Amino acid sequence: MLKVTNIGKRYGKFIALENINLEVADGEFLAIMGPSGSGKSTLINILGLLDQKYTGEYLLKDKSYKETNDNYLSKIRGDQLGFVFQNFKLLTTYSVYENIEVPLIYSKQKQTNKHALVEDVIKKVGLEGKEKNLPSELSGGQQQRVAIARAIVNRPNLIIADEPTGALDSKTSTEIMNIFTELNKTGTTIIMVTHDSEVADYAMRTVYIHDGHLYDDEKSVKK
Ligand SMILES: Nc1ncnc2c1ncn2[C@@H]1O[C@H](COP(=O)(O)OP(=O)(O)OP(=O)(O)O)[C@@H](O)[C@H]1O
Repeated sequence: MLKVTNIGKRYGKFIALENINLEVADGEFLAIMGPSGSGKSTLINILGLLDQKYTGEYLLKDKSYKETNDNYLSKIRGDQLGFVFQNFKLLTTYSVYENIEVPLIYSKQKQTNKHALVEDVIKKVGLEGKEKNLPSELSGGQQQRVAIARAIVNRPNLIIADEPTGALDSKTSTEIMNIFTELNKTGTTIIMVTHDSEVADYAMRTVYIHDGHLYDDEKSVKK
């Protein structure tokens, strides 16, 4: 799915990432753990094609998008990637249905039956009957289900989730992680940032970031 070779990122003199190497296979479910400020968001912004200002090489499906212009890049993001964030980032004046439909409206891909696609993902995340509700009328867990449905409606190659359970209680977190597990079982590649080792346990593999360096296991983290 993707290959990162010797990636570095600086903010002025501050080194946020150094010599990052990472490969993620098709169908993998990877967790990225690390303390606050360690570089997790910086890394997933690069993986999610939200940041092109880095050194080293990042290939997504064997292609580099380092020099790609913004318009084309947002099209690639819309077609290939799905994002899920801690604070849901839903459109507050749009209904559940409309929020989920948004990526289809912007996608240039042909969709013969947009309505069927939206209804299908609504079912997948268990939100039947809530189509007309506004996000403010839903619980946190339900709002995250909307965000997941929105992320998968375009059938992306890769889902990038940044602390998807960070704002949820533990029972709701379990429900959300079960949805991710189910999606992964049906072939979706997932990269998830989390602080929570119980949440990371749902992934097939966990890597650790500490002070901008990536480690394959917790014991090798240099402190
Ligand atoms: N735009 C920026 N300008 C300067 N420094 C930045 C910028 N963005 C991030 N940093 C610094 O880079 C480091 C890594 O930040 P990053 O947001 O990637 O951490 P994180 O691991 O995602 O943290 P958290 O878990 O708190 O979200 C931090 O020390 C942060 O202060």
